[in-house]
Amino acid sequence: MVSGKKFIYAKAFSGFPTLDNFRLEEFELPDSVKDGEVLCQAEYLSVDPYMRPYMSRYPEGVLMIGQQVARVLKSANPKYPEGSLVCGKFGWATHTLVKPEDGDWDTIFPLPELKGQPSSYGLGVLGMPGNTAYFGLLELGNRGSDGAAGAVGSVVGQIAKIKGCKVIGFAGTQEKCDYLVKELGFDFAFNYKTDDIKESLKKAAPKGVDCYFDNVGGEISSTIIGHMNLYGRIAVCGSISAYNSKNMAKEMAPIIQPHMIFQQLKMEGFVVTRWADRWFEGIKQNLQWIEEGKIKYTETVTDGFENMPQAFFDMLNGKNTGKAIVKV
Ligand SMILES: NC(=O)C1=CN([C@@H]2O[C@H](COP(=O)(O)OP(=O)(O)OC[C@H]3O[C@@H](n4cnc5c(N)ncnc54)[C@H](OP(=O)(O)O)[C@@H]3O)[C@@H](O)[C@H]2O)C=CC1
Ligand SMILES: C/C=C/C(C)=O
Repeated sequence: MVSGKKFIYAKAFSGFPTLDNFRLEEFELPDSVKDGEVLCQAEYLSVDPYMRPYMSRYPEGVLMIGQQVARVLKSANPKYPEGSLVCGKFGWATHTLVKPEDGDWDTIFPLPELKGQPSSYGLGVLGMPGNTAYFGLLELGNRGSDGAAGAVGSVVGQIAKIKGCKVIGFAGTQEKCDYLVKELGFDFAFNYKTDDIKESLKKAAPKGVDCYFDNVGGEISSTIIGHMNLYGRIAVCGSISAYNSKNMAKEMAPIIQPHMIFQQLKMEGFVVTRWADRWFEGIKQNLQWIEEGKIKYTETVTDGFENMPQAFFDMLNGKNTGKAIVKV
């Protein structure tokens, strides 16, 4: 009997995740599939910041949530032929038996034609994070980014450059800042751990900031908001600075209301699934920009399914540049 492996959310997160939060289990795979079913084998799995706050919605004992690029091992469904690749919200599991329903593309869909780009990009620039950058930036009309060297921020900055903006990024190491400026073409990048944010903004944006793509929240965000121009726009994408807090709901950022009022700012939170009906438009456009050499992309790959928790910790600790993924 062939078996698969999965990570169970064994103990609720409290503070920064630890190995105690996870339990690795084996399970038996079916010998065959029934009508309409598909058995998939994970090739790449994603570790994302949202997993930390979203798991608080689930009880202990469930499968860890997440997306993967998987290969169809066995199929009794003509839409998913054996050997083809799919994108699936299958959680932290090596194998998944699924019966796709018509229209339920949220659970599984065939990996789009990526024209020779790595299939793992389906979890990054040609998937959810790429669409977050594309729709969040262009639909909410914002330019400028923190959390800049990650999966979302690195694409946000490059799309903003394509649209003719001056781009300032913030990231947690000098290497990442060098990467943003020298490789990706950002105009400025600052290390938020060592540089003074106010002074950095005075230098890079002496006339103020028009648009801000906020990936981290907290104090840095409040400082940037305090440097914004009249009618500035803020896309609130993520709040990773608070995700590992023991009580995220009680986290307080310095007061931003005076800036919001007197600079007449517009601030809007979003979740990328708002644009579910335009999902493939985002992928197609980002793919075209990659092919034209206008978007560059990198990944930080951890080898081995057993290392999923470590890859997750490393991503939360800023060890990744670009998209953090796990190769099975
Ligand atoms: N609204 C939406 O629909 C979506 C929102 N997001 C959000 O976008 C943000 C970025 O996600 P993604 O690009 O996938 O992840 P990244 O690839 O950017 O990985 C996370 C990065 O966050 C940085 N970080 C960690 N802790 C802190 C902290 N306390 N303060 C500042 N930066 C920190 C680290 O880089 P460093 O070295 O720079 O510290 C780390 O590499 C997250 O907040 C996420 O929740 C993502 C997808 C969809
Ligand atoms: C879909 C992802 C959402 C966040 C907040 O990361």
